[in-house]
Amino acid sequence: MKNVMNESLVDRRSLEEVVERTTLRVNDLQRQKDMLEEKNAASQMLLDSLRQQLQSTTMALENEQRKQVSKLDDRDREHRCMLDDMHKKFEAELECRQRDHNDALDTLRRQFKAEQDEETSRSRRELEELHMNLGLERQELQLEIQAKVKDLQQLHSTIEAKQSDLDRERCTKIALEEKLEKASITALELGKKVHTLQAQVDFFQSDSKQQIDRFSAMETRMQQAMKIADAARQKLIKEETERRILFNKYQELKGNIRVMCRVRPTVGITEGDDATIAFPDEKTSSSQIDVTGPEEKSSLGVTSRKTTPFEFDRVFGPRVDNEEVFGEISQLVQSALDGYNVCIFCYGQTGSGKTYTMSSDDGMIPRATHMIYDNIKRLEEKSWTYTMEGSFVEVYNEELHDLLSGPKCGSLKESDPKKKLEIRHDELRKTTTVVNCKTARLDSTEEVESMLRLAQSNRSVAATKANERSSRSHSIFILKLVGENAATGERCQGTLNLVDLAGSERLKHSGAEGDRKKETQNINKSLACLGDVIEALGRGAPHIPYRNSKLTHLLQYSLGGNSKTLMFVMVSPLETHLKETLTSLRFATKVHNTHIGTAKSSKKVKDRVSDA
Ligand SMILES: Nc1ncnc2c1ncn2[C@@H]1O[C@H](COP(=O)(O)OP(=O)(O)OP(=O)(O)O)[C@@H](O)[C@H]1O
Repeated sequence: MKNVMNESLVDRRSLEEVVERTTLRVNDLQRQKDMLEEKNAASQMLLDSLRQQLQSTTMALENEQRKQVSKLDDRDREHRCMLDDMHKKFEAELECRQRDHNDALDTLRRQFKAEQDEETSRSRRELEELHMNLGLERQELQLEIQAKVKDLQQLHSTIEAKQSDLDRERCTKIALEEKLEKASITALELGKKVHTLQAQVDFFQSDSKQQIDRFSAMETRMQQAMKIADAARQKLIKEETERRILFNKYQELKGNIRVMCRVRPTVGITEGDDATIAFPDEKTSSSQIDVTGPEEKSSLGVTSRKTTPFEFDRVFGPRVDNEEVFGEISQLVQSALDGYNVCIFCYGQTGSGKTYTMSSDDGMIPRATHMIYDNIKRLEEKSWTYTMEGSFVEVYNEELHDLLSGPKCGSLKESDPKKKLEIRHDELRKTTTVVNCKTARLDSTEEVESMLRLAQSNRSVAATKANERSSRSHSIFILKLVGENAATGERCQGTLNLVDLAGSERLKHSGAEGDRKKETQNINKSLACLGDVIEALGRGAPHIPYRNSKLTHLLQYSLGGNSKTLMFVMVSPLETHLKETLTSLRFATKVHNTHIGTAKSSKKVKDRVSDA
C-alpha cells in the first residue's frame, strides 16, 4: 500500500509540476494576447487615420479630375477652333498650290511635247540614216559575197585543174609502169638474144678457118660502118653549131630590137565605130600602117584629118591569127634555146589585145613553150640535153609579186615581209635571180600549162580585189633554159622573158583618181623608164637607168648588149581609142629607131662554168 501510496505521491508531484508549467504557459500566452490586443488597437487607429487620409485624397482627386476635365474641354474647344482655321488655311493653300501645280504641269506638258516632237524627228532621221547605211552595208556585203563566190568558183576551177593534173600524172605513172614492164621484158629478150649470139660466136669460133675469115671480114666492115656513122654524127653536131652561129648572125643582121605592130579586130558590134587604119603594103612587105587621126581645126577654121604612116619590122592586120604572129617570133624563141637572153614585150592601151596575143590558149607563151619542147627533143639526137625552169611575176604599183605563190597557194605575199621578192643580179655571170620567188622545174608541156593556169588564177584573184588589176600591172613570164652538150662539152644558158605590159593609157586621158591615179602614175613611170632604157642603150650611153623602175631593173640582163628584144605594139581598131593608138605608135616608133648593140650568146665550155 505504502508503495502504492508512494507511487501516487510521485504521480501527484509530477502532475503538480505539469500544472505549474501549464499555468506558467497560460500566463505567458495571456501576456502575448494582451500585447497583441494593444498592437491591434494601435493598428486600428492607424487604419482609421489612413482611411481618413484616403477619403480626403479621393476627394482632392475628384476635385482635381473635375478641374482637369473642364480644362480638357476648354482645350478641346480651342483645338477644334484651331483645326478649323488650319483646315481653311490649308485648303486655300492647297487650292493655290494646285493651281501652281497645274500651271507647272501644263508648261512641262508643253515642253515634253516639244521635246518629244524633236526626239521623234531626230529618231526618224537616225532611222533613215540607219536604213541608208544598212542598204549600203547590204550592197557591200552582197558585193563581198559575189567576190567570195567568184573566189570560190576560181578555187573550184583550180581544184578541178589540179584534179585533172593529178589524173594526167596518174596516167603518166601508169604509162611509165607499162614502159618499165615492157623494158624489163625487152631486157629479158635481149639477154636471150645475147645467149643465142654467144652460141653463134662459139659455133663460128669452133668452125672452119673459112668461117673465121668471113667473120673477121664482117667485123672489119662493121668497124668501117661505125666509123662512118661516128663521122656523120660529128658532122651533124658541127652543123648544128654552125647553124646556131649562122642563125644568130642572121638574127643580129635583123637588129637586136625589133618592133612589130598588131591591130586587133573589132569584137562584136557594141564596141563602136572603127578608126580609119590602112595597110598599104599588106600584099608585099607588111611593114607599114597608116592611121588617120582625129579631126583638127586649122587657124583658118578649116577642119581636116591627118593621116600618119608608121613603119615597123612587121605589121599584122586584124585578120592575122596567133599562129602567123608566132611564125615571126619563133626565131627569137630558138635564140633563147641557143643561149641568148630574149625579151618579148606586148605594149598598148587596155583592151588592145596584149593578153590575147601573149597568154590566150594559143598565145605566144603556150606556143613558145611547145616549140621549145619540140626543139629540145630534136636536139637530143645532137647530144644536147636541156633543163627548163619557169617563174611568173607581176609588177604592181612598183612592187614585185610572185604569181606562183599567191593567195591560191595559201600564202599571201604582200603581208609577209620575209616573203618580199628581191631582185639580185650576178654581175659576173650577167644573170638575175628573184629572191623568194617560186621557180618551177618544167619537164613537160602539161607542167607549163598548169603553171600558167595557176598564175592566171592568182592574177584574177588580185584583179577582183584591186579593180581590174590584170590590166594595171606588168606580168613577166621568165623561162630559164640551160643546155649541155655531152659530146662537145658545150653549155649554154638563155632566158626567154615574155612580158604583158600594163595598159599604157595616159593619165590625162583616163581621168583616174585616188588609187587608180597612183596606179596609172606608176604604170606611166615604168613605161617611160622602159623607153629611157631603150633610148640610152640605142645611143650607147655610159649609164643605163635600169634601176629607175622595177620592170627595167628586173630585165636588166635581158635588155641591151647580150639580148634580143621584140616589142609588139598592140593597136585597138576603134575610133574612140584613136588618141591612145597614136601615142602608142609614136612610142613604138621611138623604140624602132633605136639600134642596140650586137647580142652575144652565153655559150661556154662546161668546165669553165661553175653551176649556180
Ligand atoms: N587578134 C584578136 N583576135 C580576136 N579577138 C581579139 C584579138 N585581140 C584581142 N581580142 C579580144 O579583144 C578583147 C581585149 O583584148 P585583151 O584582153 O587581150 O586586151 P589587153 O590589151 O590585154 O587588155 P588589158 O590591158 O585590160 O589586159 C578581148 O575580148 C580579146 O579576146
